[in-house]
Amino acid sequence: MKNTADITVLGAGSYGTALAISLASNGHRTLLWGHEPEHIANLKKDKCNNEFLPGIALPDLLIPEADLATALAASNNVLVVVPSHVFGLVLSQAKPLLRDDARIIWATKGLEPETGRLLQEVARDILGEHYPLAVLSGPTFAKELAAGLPTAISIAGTDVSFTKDLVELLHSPKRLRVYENDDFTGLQLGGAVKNVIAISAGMSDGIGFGANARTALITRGLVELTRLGEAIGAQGATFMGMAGLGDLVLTCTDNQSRNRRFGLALGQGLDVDTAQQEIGQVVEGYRNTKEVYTLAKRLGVEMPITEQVYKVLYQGGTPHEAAKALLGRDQKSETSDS
Ligand SMILES: NC(=O)C1=CN([C@@H]2O[C@H](COP(=O)(O)OP(=O)(O)OC[C@H]3O[C@@H](n4cnc5c(N)ncnc54)[C@H](OP(=O)(O)O)[C@@H]3O)[C@@H](O)[C@H]2O)C=CC1
Ligand SMILES: O=C(CO)COP(=O)(O)O
Repeated sequence: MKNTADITVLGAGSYGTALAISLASNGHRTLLWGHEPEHIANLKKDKCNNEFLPGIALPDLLIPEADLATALAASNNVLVVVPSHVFGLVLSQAKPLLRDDARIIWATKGLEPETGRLLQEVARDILGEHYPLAVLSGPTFAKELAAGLPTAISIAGTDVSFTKDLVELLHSPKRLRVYENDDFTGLQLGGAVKNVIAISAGMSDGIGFGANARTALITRGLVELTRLGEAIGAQGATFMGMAGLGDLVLTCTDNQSRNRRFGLALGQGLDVDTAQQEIGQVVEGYRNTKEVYTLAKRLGVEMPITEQVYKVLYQGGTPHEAAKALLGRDQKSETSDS
């Protein structure tokens, strides 16, 4: 079947729109599908996603589309950018409409709710073995990407020709540097765990702790992420790259991060529900914390920061109690396994 678009993006929130803007700015005809017809009508009318990215014009090559069948018929390249809790649902809706030559990539950061499965397992479970899969992960705030500010990101997948084509589509010598990576598992896990650590960094700053505490959380958060990653077969070195250290530094230190802002609100004394309402957009780390915590417990991997965030979010603990518990841990060697 012939492509009438170079790529179709599923999910018209902040990051789906930002990636679609970036792709269209590279000269690629890009369909952007969203599940709310009224929202898509507004994108067409305003030539701007006023709800999620106000003030940033949509390029002419970005075509908003409300019909999923039309969106999926237009291109064999499908980029999924919906929150992790609806990732499986959207793939299930897409499945009967996918072209036989479809290739699926996602920029969603998270694990499957309840099961804690990586999204590659969810995709394989729903779609079977036929379609090439890939993931995009790394430090990228939607607003900066959409504004054309310099950004670097990593990509990994099951099929080298697919990932190379994606690099060609996404890469821009002026704005976006895309690194190929062969650690599909590691890139997915990094994007989920950094959300949890960003909440902890936000809580620490919300309490009023300083740069020392924040940096310690980033550094020990990286250790936790690496430990869990190696336990599920990822490569430790991946976490020194964009999808590990890169995304941890970005989301733990800058208030554009919704996970960090959620943590800040908790540290300042807000309850979980009020803090979430204040953010008003997806806070992946809220669910991810439960999934990462459960996965770590199942595998017997020690993740003390994740455990404390879990206690605050799900067991009525307070950020002050979490800080006390982390500081009060037994003395240990920095490089020991646990
Ligand atoms: N924003 C960012 O800077 C970055 C985000 N990401 C990741 O991208 C993913 C999406 O996040 P982001 O775009 O920021 O989130 P937003 O909250 O900005 O947008 C989420 C979008 O998903 C839509 N949506 C919700 N449910 C469904 C559904 N069932 N079917 C189709 N669409 C649905 C929402 O629609 P509605 O408004 O109608 O609910 C909304 O348009 C997350 O996993 C996030 O971690 C990754 C890197 C950067
Ligand atoms: O993943 C992101 C940046 O890489 C976005 O972070 P938040 O979801 O915390 O806003």
